[in-house]
Amino acid sequence: MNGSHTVVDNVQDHSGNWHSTVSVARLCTIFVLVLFGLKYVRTRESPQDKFWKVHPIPGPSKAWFGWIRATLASVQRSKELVDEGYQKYSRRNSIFTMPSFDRGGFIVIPPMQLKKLYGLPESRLDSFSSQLTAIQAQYTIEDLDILHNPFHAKILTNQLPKHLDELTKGMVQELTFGFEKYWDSPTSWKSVPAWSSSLSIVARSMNRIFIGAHVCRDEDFIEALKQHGTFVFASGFVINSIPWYLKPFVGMVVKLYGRNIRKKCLGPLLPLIEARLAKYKNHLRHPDYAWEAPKDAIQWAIEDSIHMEDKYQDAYQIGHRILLLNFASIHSTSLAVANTLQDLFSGNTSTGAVEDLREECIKVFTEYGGIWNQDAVAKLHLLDSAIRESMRVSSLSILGLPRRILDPNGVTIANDVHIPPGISIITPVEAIHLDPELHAKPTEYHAFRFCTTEQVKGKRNKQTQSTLEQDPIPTTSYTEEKSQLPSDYKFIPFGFGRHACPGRFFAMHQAKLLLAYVLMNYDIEFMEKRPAQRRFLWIQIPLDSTNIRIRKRDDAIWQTKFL
Ligand code: HEM
Repeated sequence: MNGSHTVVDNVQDHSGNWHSTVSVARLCTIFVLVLFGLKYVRTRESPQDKFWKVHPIPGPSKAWFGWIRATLASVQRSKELVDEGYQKYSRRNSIFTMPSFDRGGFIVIPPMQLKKLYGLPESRLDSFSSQLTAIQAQYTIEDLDILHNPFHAKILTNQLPKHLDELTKGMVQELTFGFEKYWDSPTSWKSVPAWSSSLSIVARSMNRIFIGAHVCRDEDFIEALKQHGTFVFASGFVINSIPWYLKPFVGMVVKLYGRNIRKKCLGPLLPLIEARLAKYKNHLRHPDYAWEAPKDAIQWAIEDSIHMEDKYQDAYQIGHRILLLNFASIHSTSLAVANTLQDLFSGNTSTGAVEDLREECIKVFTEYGGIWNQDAVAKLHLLDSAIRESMRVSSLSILGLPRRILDPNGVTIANDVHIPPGISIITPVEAIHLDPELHAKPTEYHAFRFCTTEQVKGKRNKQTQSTLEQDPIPTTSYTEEKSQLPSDYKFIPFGFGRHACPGRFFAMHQAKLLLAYVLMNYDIEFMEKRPAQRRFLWIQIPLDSTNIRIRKRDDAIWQTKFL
């Protein structure tokens, strides 16, 4: 019997005897498929089912069980399905349906209708419940009060921008130590994992601002933070994928596991937060008590909580809020960094962009006397563009910005299409980024695409969006309507409008510092081809096995003496 076609495999032990073993992976696959099938068993049709039937689905929609087959295909082939739907429907300003394995059906909104639809008030178009559903917050976060009252997120728009200048020194110090630890200073070529090393360095550097020095260097804490991110994403997927009647049982296991991970993350943090709470309260009671409040997210969260009910001054809850800031920030930022490195150093030789970038970093660094601050980082225009261009060409997400129609009367969009209440909508983020009518030569990485002609004057690489558009082979004609789409809707890795990512300036600041350090201190070997991404559902991330080869530069000028 050929084991590759059965659940039972024949394997040989060290003494040469054969045994039959059950392949765990196959059993799991069958189990998941059965559960999945049960999820779609319906006894009667809901009013929304009628809506889904009217609108086209890309992929094998006309074949038997088209919806279920497209749903299964969405696990590994969302990109192909969305690309097909975008070509056929979005480019004609029409909607299409995209099934997802875990969260059911979504209506994909074409770019020209984003502004009107996403601009609807919260009472008509809800974003909060879509976010809760995506991560199955009642199981993964548990304390929903934190999300209903997310005052920790205000730190990103209130205190952080005010203090970023002085806090940059600490971030720089931490990422310098991080590179010494995770990349070291090899004099000959050495392989380092592109993403996981970036993640550890970003986590250390960002937590210098969230929780201060010391704990941000605790290796177990950093590992626990990484696990927490994976736990929330993976649990959200599993719970969303199973039928409703299994959710309480699986949810219970997820809750227990989540408590365990939070304990690991918060273990070293809680004494710090408790001590800080005590000191701050003492300071409020006795204003002459000699104590200078540290500038970090713990302190800002405590200060914001102090005017609220007592339950918000709880060390565990404040720690949990810090954990959520980490959840929103470290994976996304490190993915942007790892992708930029791979996009910039792919394709046999440099287009001159790497040398231009290195020159820019050294020039600004020298101009500011070897001390990075907010102003200096803002002057890294070429680097800013190189990161944005990577976020465009290597989108983290195929589809994004899920919302649910709340308006009891539904919403009517262009071409008199009526979307009833309860239906979820989504944006084809990657297809917009790669649309030849919105970006010239969209599948190519051009580091300075987002620069002005002035910014690339005198540089080796002068390719900006406008010079790319002048090149002779336009793939499609620019329609009047599409060329008038505001740039906010052509480049959307951080979302747009009311819910645009509040951490985007901080993320770019951090990514620029990190990449400036790489460019000034290391050579990176060019890769013949851009390494492939791992695609799962709507997400595209670097493979764990993707390594880059690095070597310390002889003329590295950013060294610990500047710290
Ligand atoms: C390259 C890095 C990042 C990317 C690509 C990114 C992307 C996004 C996107 C697409 C959204 C959803 C917007 C929407 O639904 O309309 C979002 C929301 C959010 N992000 Fe980021 N983000 C990044 C870094 C950060 C950082 C560093 C922080 C915090 C320090 C952060 C905090 C948040 C928060 C709190 C929200 C929720 C906003 C809301 O619901 O109104 N993000 N981000």
